[in-house]
Amino acid sequence: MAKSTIALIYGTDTNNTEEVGHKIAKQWEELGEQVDIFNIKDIELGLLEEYSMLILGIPTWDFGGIQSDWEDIGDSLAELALEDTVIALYGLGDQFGYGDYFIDAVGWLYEKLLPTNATFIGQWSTEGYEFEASRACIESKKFFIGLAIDEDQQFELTDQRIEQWVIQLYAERAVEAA
Ligand SMILES: Cc1cc2nc3c(=O)[nH]c(=O)nc-3n(C[C@H](O)[C@H](O)[C@H](O)COP(=O)(O)O)c2cc1C
Repeated sequence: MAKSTIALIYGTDTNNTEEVGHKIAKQWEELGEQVDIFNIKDIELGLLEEYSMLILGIPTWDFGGIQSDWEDIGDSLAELALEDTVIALYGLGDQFGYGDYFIDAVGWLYEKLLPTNATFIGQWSTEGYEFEASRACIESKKFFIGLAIDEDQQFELTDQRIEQWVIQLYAERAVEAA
């Protein structure tokens, strides 16, 4: 079988980001595309350069803190050759418990990757979420830089959010490739 062009790479402390990653991959499969899934702690970073599209998942911990496996390699991300790569980010957080830091780590990951000049797709509306502040917000509070998933407070919305986001990614990637 041909190697996938999409890799989904996650970090996690209590597995939510992994489970959501598998759901995202399943949704891509329904659109006819295979996704390779990796835990960031198990791979050589150079692997990221082998795919034309990366879906990167990160949870936020401890009041805006970065999941530790991502934090360990954060400073190396800027050195990767990703200028021809399309990147979509997703984050796990708890908007009611940590509303001043909701999915902050997604914003951190975006900032770490910006120097690579990769193309980012998959911005997500903040409508339907209740939070005070997020490092992952762009255009004031209208959009997150990627998909926000809240398994603690809005787990019932997760599946439909994933479905809608993957369809959006599919369309946005086609535009980038054209
Ligand atoms: C002690 C603790 C601190 C947390 N801090 C944050 C935070 O600052 N911002 C946020 O959005 N979510 C925060 N969360 C929620 C987690 O990000 C959320 O439970 C997530 O689903 C965990 O993902 P994981 O299972 O992949 O590690 C925190 C949860 C706990 C228990």
